[in-house]
Amino acid sequence: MPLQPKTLAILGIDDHGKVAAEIAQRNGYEVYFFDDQHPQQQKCGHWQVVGTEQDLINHGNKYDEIFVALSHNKRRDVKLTQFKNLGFNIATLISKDATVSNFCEIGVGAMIVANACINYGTKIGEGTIINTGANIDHSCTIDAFVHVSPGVNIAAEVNVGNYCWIGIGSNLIHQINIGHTVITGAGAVILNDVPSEVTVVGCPAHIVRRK
Ligand SMILES: CC(=O)SCCNC(=O)CCNC(=O)[C@H](O)C(C)(C)COP(=O)(O)OP(=O)(O)OC[C@H]1O[C@@H](n2cnc3c(N)ncnc32)[C@H](O)[C@@H]1OP(=O)(O)O
Repeated sequence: MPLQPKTLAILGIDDHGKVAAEIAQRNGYEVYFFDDQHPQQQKCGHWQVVGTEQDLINHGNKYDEIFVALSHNKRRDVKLTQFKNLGFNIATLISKDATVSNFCEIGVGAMIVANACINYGTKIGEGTIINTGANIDHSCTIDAFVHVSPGVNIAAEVNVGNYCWIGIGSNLIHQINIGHTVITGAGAVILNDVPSEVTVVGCPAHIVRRK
C-alpha cells in the first residue's frame, strides 16, 4: 500500500511561507496554510489557505506537523513557542538542495533553503532561517530565531546571538561574536565583535544605529 503523505500546516502566507511550502512539498509533505487573511484569502501560491490562526490553534493536532513561516524573528518565536506549548509537532524544513554536514545540530522549526551550505560542527538554533545560498562554515553557533539572508558568508567559529538579521550578502570573518538582535546591512563586511541591539553597515562594518 502506498504511504500516506505527512500533512503540514503552515502559519503565514507571505512569500516566506511559499518558500517553506515548496521545500516541504519536495520533502513529501501535503501542505495547508493558515492565516488571518482567511476566508478572504483562499490560496497561497499553489496551496490552499484553509483557516485562520485560531483555527490552527483549535485543530493543529489534526496535522502531522506545524511550521511557523513568519519572517519577523520575534513573532516567529512567540508563535512557535505557543504551538510547542500546545503540544504540536513542529517541523524543521531542510531543502533537498542544501548541503548540511551530518555533524551539525539543526534546531526545531528551523528552515534551511536551497544551496545553503552548513559545515561540520555548526549549531543552528530553533526557528532560525538560513536562506538561499548562505554559507556557514565549521564550528559556528547561530542562535535561535535568527535570519541569515541569501548569499551570506560566515567563516569558522563565529557566534551569532538570538534574533539577529544578517543582511543579504554580509561577510563575517572567523572567530567573531555577534550579540543578540543585531542587524547587518546588505553587503556588510564584519571584521570584529558586534555588541547586541545595533545595526552595522559597510566595509569594514560600523555601527549606524543602536536599538
Ligand atoms: C529573501 C530576502 O529578501 S531576505 C531580505 C534581504 N534584505 C536585506 O538583507 C536588507 C538589508 N537591509 C539594509 O541593508 C538596510 O539598508 C538597513 C537594515 C541596514 C537599514 O537600516 P536603518 O537602521 O534603517 O538605516 P538607514 O537606512 O537609516 O541608514 C543609516 C545609514 O547607513 C547607510 N546604509 C544603510 N544600509 C547600508 C548598507 N547596506 N551598506 C552601506 N551603508 C548603508 C545609509 O546610507 C545611512 O547612511 P547616512 O547616515 O550616511 O545617510
